[in-house]
Amino acid sequence: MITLTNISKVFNSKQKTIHAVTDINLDIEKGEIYGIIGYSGAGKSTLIRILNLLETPTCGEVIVHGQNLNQLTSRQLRKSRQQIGMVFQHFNLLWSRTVRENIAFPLEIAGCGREELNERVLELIKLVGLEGREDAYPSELSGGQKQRVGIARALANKPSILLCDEATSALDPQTTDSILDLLSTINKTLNITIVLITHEMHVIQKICNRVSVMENGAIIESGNVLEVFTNPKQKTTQNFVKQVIEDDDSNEIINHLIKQYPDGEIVILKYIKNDIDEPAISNAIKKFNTHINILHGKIVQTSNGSYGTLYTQFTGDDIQPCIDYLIGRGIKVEVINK
Ligand SMILES: Nc1ncnc2c1ncn2[C@@H]1O[C@H](COP(=O)(O)OP(=O)(O)OP(=O)(O)O)[C@@H](O)[C@H]1O
Repeated sequence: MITLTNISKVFNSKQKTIHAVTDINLDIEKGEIYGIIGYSGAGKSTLIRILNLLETPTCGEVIVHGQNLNQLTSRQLRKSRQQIGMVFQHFNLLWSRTVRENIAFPLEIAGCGREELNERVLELIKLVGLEGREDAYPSELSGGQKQRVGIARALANKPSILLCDEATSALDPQTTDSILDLLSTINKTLNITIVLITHEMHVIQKICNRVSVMENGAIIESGNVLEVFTNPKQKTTQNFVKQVIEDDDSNEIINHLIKQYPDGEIVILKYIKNDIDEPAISNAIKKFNTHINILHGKIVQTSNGSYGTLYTQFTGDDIQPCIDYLIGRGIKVEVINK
């Protein structure tokens, strides 16, 4: 539904030439939430602005719904942009207009009739949970509420694609989660494709189906979120993954657990995907004469499934058969040599 082919963007100034985006190829499917993550200066904003041609690429093609945006006239491009809504980090609201009037703005521009406009605005206010705040001005709203207005305004003309340019970066963690929940609901209930850029892996983990990692203007790694989380290949990707799950395989933790729990065995269990749906540990405890004591660990939920690591203490008579059973359930098991 969105295809980028050999997209590059070069900014030329008197002083220097900047290669902001270099030879990017990307396919984004209808109905998915696609995340693009990278550090500051990686080229994310430039890339997302190329998706609706707010930024013209130096070379390459942008195809949306089979339409090559580069070949459209200005009038055709304006029409085509109505199917692409955009949400910004700093909300970009009109400060002299109320919530209702901000949301109505794109409908007025599109020439929508008064009755239809009022109906649509009410619908959107309800969708983003701002009932009762219709007549407030942006200065009277919290950051999360401002972003709800931004989202409602972006959805006013019923787009099929929503672009989110660091939509949660100006918000605290709790508000970030509530906005991510809203985006996820919009994606599911309205079947809107969402493309977001971020520098926070938490955002990718929480709502994205697929992810690309950008560095120096290029995509260095892409894939299903669970695959990228469980097997990050590039150093930058590994650093992003550490934002949400600390590298637990440290000798320090293991040495501490060995000292504190001298009985039985210290066993590391690594879960990937659906294994978590089966109560493998409680089944193992029922089946074998073994106690499993969970000491430390973290399970991360992604939209493709869960994964994580548990540090445990095994005691009792049937430790090896119990371990074999867990391996048979698809869990990676490592027994720590004491
Ligand atoms: N209009 C412009 N003119 C010149 N250089 C630009 C322009 N826009 C972006 N750049 C440069 O292109 C590179 C990529 O910038 P971009 O804003 O796309 O990165 P980013 O990953 O979104 O970073 P950030 O998260 O800090 O916004 C940077 O070196 C930036 O200085």
